[in-house]
Amino acid sequence: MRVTSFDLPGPVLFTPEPHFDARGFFTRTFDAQVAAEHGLDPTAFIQDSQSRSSRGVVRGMHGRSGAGEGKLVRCAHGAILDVLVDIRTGSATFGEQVSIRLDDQTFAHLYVPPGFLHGFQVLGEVADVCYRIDRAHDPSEDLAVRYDDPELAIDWPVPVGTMSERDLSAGTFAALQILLKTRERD
Ligand SMILES: Cc1cn([C@H]2C[C@H](O)[C@@H](COP(=O)(O)OP(=O)(O)O[C@H]3O[C@@H](C)C(=O)[C@@H](O)[C@H]3O)O2)c(=O)[nH]c1=O
Repeated sequence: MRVTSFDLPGPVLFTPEPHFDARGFFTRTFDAQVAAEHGLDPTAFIQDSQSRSSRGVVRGMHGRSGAGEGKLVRCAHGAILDVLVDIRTGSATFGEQVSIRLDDQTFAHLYVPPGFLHGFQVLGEVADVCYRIDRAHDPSEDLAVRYDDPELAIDWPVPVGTMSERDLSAGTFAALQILLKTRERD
């Protein structure tokens, strides 16, 4: 399992070594020991989820207030561009973003730490995205920023397809920053 970090501190990419043969392939998708060696608590991931989306679909940009949410993301089928934005209060890289392709060829698994916005776009016909999260889902802690926010200026590689009402009505990054500052003061 290859482990890669980014210029932006926090996220970690775990890339396994799949075994291909005449039947197809076998790959490990998660290794608790490797995760622990890189500072993650493998026992923390208490909920697994999967979504399926068609070409161009954007889901995001989603975050979580309070203690946030650590997340392991992989694309089990197809290909996506996965995007993270640092919203950790006081972070030297606040507002900076990382984009990385996740697909069913490299089987890479991305760790998204608490304090990040997360979203993705489907690059092929269909993509299945699997997540493991370290806190149970609680919609009252949802944070969201527009996928087309002018300040973030995320470069989505294909024409944007279907989106949820929630994502289409999300506020700006500027509005999120005001919210975070207000919560910090209170
Ligand atoms: C995320 C989530 C949603 N749901 C429900 C709520 C809703 O009825 C339905 C669809 O939810 P959403 O529209 O929020 O799904 P979606 O837009 O796919 O939300 C996901 O987007 C990506 C980018 C992430 O990072 C995830 O953490 C999550 O926020 O599923 C759960 O029951 N548990 C969950 O953990």
